[in-house]
Amino acid sequence: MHAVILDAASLGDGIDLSPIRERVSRLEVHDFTDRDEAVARLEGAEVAIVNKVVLDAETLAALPHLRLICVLATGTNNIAMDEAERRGIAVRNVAAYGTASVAQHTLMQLLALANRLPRYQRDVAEGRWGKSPFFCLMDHTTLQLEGKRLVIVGQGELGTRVGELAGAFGMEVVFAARPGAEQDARPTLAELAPTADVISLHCPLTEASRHLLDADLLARLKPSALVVNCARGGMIDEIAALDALRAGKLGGLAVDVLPEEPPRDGHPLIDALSEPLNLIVTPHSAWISPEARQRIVELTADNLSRPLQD
Ligand SMILES: NC(=O)c1ccc[n+]([C@@H]2O[C@H](COP(=O)([O-])OP(=O)(O)OC[C@H]3O[C@@H](n4cnc5c(N)ncnc54)[C@H](O)[C@@H]3O)[C@@H](O)[C@H]2O)c1
Ligand SMILES: O=C(O)[C@H](O)CO
Repeated sequence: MHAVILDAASLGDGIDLSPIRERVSRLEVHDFTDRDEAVARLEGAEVAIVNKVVLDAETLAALPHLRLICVLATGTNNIAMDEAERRGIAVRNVAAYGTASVAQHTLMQLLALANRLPRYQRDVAEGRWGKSPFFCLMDHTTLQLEGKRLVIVGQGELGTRVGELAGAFGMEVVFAARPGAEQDARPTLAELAPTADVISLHCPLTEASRHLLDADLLARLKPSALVVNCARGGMIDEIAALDALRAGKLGGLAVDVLPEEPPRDGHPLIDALSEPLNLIVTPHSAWISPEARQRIVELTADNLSRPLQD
């Protein structure tokens, strides 16, 4: 089996690729591949191994030998899934490789928003603590999580673990129905929105989840509500969320993901980090613990071992 890794550098340093190497007869490794280089690099290969390189319908159409795409991630939104299915190309992602890391990052964002870390860190850096008439600062009201309601979208690997960790803080955890699903007994996100103290997103980016939190849904939230997105950019209308934050109609916003990554042309949320807002932007780093990255390689090796008719 001839396999090509298109963006090995996205796994970072210190990762041992030998479990993958042992499963294929020939492995070509590229650190980075631009979208328009993908076809030439995959020519004749039966297996494409990618993290975030976009394999769109046109690219797949130009690769008649391709039989399997191994995604070095859980999210497969960079792959033209319908076209792959139509062409009989199997797509295998890695599930549950970094549950501990991503759930930890999500809780970190939730806790930091609840305790107004961006605001207090800035106050201290700007010398406001030293000028306080008493021993502390308390200009920004914090949210005690105990007894508050966390609404989670996506009751899979990550949503479930985040719910368990939030439960340890005494939060009431409620899972929203899957958007677009016809038979789902759970309440919809729109129904839950007015009661949510925190919303955390843990579902894939699809047409059903794009702009799930749009201006209308954001307007239904309590003005104190916190929103955390460690799933995919574009599931929140980030501009509408920023407007709500600036207008005091949203209590806090933390994102680990943006619609374009890396954000070569910047993004309004990044510009807004210079403003005194309860806002956190991390660089898609929830998954990056060394343990999780090595596990991706092991799970990809398993994916390469399974027969293709699977
Ligand atoms: N920031 C990061 O570093 C990072 C790391 C891993 C995963 N992710 C993202 O998190 C997502 C979830 O990961 P996971 O491991 O929990 O996946 P998972 O497949 O275990 O769970 C996803 C859940 O979402 C549900 N779902 C599917 N479409 C939905 C929709 N439109 N609305 C609501 N629910 C929907 C599924 O039924 C499933 O229960 C991934 O798709 C990926 O985009 C981000
Ligand atoms: O989907 C995933 O696994 C994360 O976004 C990291 O690539």
